[in-house]
Amino acid sequence: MTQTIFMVGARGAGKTTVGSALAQALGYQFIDTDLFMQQAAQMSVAEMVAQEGWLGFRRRESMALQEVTQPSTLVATGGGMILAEENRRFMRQQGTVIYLRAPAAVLARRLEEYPENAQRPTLTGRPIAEEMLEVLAAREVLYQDAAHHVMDGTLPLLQVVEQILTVLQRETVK
Ligand SMILES: Nc1ncnc2c1ncn2[C@@H]1O[C@H](COP(=O)(O)OP(=O)(O)OP(=O)(O)O)[C@@H](O)[C@H]1O
Ligand SMILES: O=C(O)C1=C[C@@H](O)[C@@H](O)[C@H](O)C1
Ligand SMILES: [Mg+2]
Repeated sequence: MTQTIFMVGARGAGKTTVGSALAQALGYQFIDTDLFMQQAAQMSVAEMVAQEGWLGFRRRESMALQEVTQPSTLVATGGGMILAEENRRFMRQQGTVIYLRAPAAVLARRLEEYPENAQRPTLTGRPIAEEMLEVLAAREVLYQDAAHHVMDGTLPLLQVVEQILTVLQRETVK
């Protein structure tokens, strides 16, 4: 198996954490678009947004997606990667897309515990629990549209990884 795997989902869903463990289990290279962009630009997400607005950040993000997509690579995307139709189509065509799904309350709890504000500047200016409700209401359909597989991101880390491995194995024997 060499197809690129893309993790999509909201902030705090576990794309980076689960993605990194899954890449290790598969012997895949791991790339996180948020980290890749921050290293390339030598700026945090918050700095990019302050200088160029969300539009500038989204442009950079779409370019990063194209740059990092290679065989035997797992790409953990940023929570808003699915906003552009072009990105959703690209990921679906280039590989297998996994949507890590979790309710707003779980996401908000994780983000309150590990805010990482430099990578996660506010999207709406609202308190985090309200923001996640609003973001999921607007994006759920887009995550679903991008995804080949929807996985439960609320399970303990190792269980999420195992369930994704099972789904990928089923895909390769088809
Ligand atoms: N299945 C899980 N169970 C418990 N905690 C988790 C799980 N997945 C992730 N976490 C925790 O939630 C926090 C956010 O996870 P992570 O950074 O992987 O999310 P993300 O989807 O990459 O978010 P972003 O879109 O901001 O990059 C981390 O501190 C991580 O340890
Ligand atoms: O949900 C979002 O729109 C974002 C999620 C993060 O991964 C970063 O890509 C950035 O903070 C934007
Ligand atoms: Mg991440």
